[in-house]
Amino acid sequence: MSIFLVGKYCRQIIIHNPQIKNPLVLSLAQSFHLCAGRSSCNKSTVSMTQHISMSEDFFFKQLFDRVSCTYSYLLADVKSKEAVLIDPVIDLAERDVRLIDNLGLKLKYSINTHMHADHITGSGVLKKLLLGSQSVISKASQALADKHVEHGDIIEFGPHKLEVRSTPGHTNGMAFTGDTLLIRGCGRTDFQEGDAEMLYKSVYDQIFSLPDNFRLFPAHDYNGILDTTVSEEKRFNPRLTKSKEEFVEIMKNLNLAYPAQIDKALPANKVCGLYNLPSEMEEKFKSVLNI
Ligand SMILES: N[C@@H](CCC(=O)N[C@@H](CSS)C(=O)NCC(=O)O)C(=O)O
Repeated sequence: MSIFLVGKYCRQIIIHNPQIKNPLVLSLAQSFHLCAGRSSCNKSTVSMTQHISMSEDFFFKQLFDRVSCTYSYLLADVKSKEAVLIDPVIDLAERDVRLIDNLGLKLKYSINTHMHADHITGSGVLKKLLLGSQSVISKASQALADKHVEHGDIIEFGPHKLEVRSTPGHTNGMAFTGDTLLIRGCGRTDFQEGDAEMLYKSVYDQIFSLPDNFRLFPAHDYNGILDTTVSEEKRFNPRLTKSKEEFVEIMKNLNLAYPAQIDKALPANKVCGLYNLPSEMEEKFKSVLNI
């Protein structure tokens, strides 16, 4: 699944989901202002938060989880204060609440680009901590959520609109690509609904069809890089610059380790991160989850 943001300044956000269920893409035609803090992941230095002012009424911040190397994205309408959070992580729910409160924002939706296999979503805990907010995921994921979206659906916050696009198999604009397209890589296709041929088609049809200067923001990076562009990935992605047949062979032979948290993450993520939680998470959030 993909989501485009179409606002009054012709912005777009696309949420795409290649490998598993649904990923994200956001496109804006504005200039960026970046303020980066630092933390570490896999011995590389990465920016912990990135603040991008796109326009007077659009707010964007990139957030990072050191454990799963997951990026979350906070988007808001500056005037109405309505906000959406893409791919929140349960371990960092309190950080996200503090940030949203501190900025005076009202969380409308926490959106999962897909049912993650490497961490538990923060959307269940966030809807308890920030009353009135709702969780969102694709219908195709078959996971519990307040709102299920399908290709062509629109998600609104203030005057901004997110258009959902389906990208099965694992956008100066911006796009949130989930795990479909990673920086110089892509989502694995060896479990869940993974399908290498479908992923290849999703990337070419839904992401490489965007303008070359679109900035792409993935759900993860394991090398300390924050973002990329359509042009860079078309030229330098070692998997996606190959033919479809070569790509399928590459994906068959990745031999990646099973994600460390998958057996805990998938049962919890099927139910919005509200139930089937590991005991330490139940203990941490028992008052808000009424356990
Ligand atoms: N070691 C990590 C899992 C790493 C991994 O499998 N990442 C996924 C996305 S999260 S399910 C992936 O698609 N990787 C593609 C790649 O080429 O690395 C852990 O134990 O969590």
